[in-house]
Amino acid sequence: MGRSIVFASGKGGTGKTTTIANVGVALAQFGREVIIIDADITMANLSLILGMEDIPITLHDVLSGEAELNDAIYEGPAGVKVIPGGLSLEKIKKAKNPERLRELMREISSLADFILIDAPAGLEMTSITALLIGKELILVTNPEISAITDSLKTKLVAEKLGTLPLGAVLNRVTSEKTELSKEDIETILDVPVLMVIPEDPEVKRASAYGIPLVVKNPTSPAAIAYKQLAAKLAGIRYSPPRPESPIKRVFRALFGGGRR
Ligand SMILES: Nc1ncnc2c1ncn2[C@@H]1O[C@H](COP(=O)(O)OP(=O)(O)OP(=O)(O)O)[C@@H](O)[C@H]1O
Repeated sequence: MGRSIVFASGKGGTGKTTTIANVGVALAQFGREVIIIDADITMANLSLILGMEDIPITLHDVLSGEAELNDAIYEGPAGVKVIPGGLSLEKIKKAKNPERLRELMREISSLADFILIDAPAGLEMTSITALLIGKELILVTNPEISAITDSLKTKLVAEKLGTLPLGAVLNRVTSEKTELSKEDIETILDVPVLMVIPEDPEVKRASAYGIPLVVKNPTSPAAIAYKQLAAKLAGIRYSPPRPESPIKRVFRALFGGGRR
């Protein structure tokens, strides 16, 4: 059975979807079978970041018996699989058999090593549903007090639901003095910081192209952090590539990418 990990944030716009997309692709690049469930359907950003179009059949269609699970699984970069969520607690309650969601999650868990769930921000019904379907939780937050406070609320709700908090990912970190330190954040949230992801202009550039950063620019600082987080989750060693020497760069400019 694969591990099911919910990525949640509390506050919106912390970079949760970008993180899950890149960590998912990095895990797939490390040879792991990955399914990402996009429970954050209001924005549908995940498919844009991964460059996927036309994914009309959702997990909800499978729940209501209108589609087979296989029809709702779409293939993305590096073989990562995506299931659009289309879930709401209301719809699940209306489904003939509410136990079916649990059964379906068991079925999905048997298909991959990692099931990563992109939870909508906040603590609305759809966010609670996402927290319910994962066994473990990663908080994606920014080093500012409002984001940390909202993450703490999400963590407390998740614990009440029986979802185990693994830790937090600190995203968009700069060296500004106004930012809370990693140590302060660990104390407030009472979980370890699993990874610090720097503010990186390449993140936006990659998503504008619809190509995950770990594919488009694997040596950029944020891409290296996504890969390190994926390696940590997979329990493998990953040594980031060393920056290219100026001499090598000149050779590459003169003779093209293949030259050493
Ligand atoms: N490390 C980073 N460096 C620079 N920009 C980033 C970084 N991470 C995310 N961003 C940018 O921040 C914005 C929000 O990211 P994203 O959509 O992943 O957030 P989210 O938490 O999933 O949002 P929502 O709450 O709407 O679901 C995007 O424009 C994204 O490109």
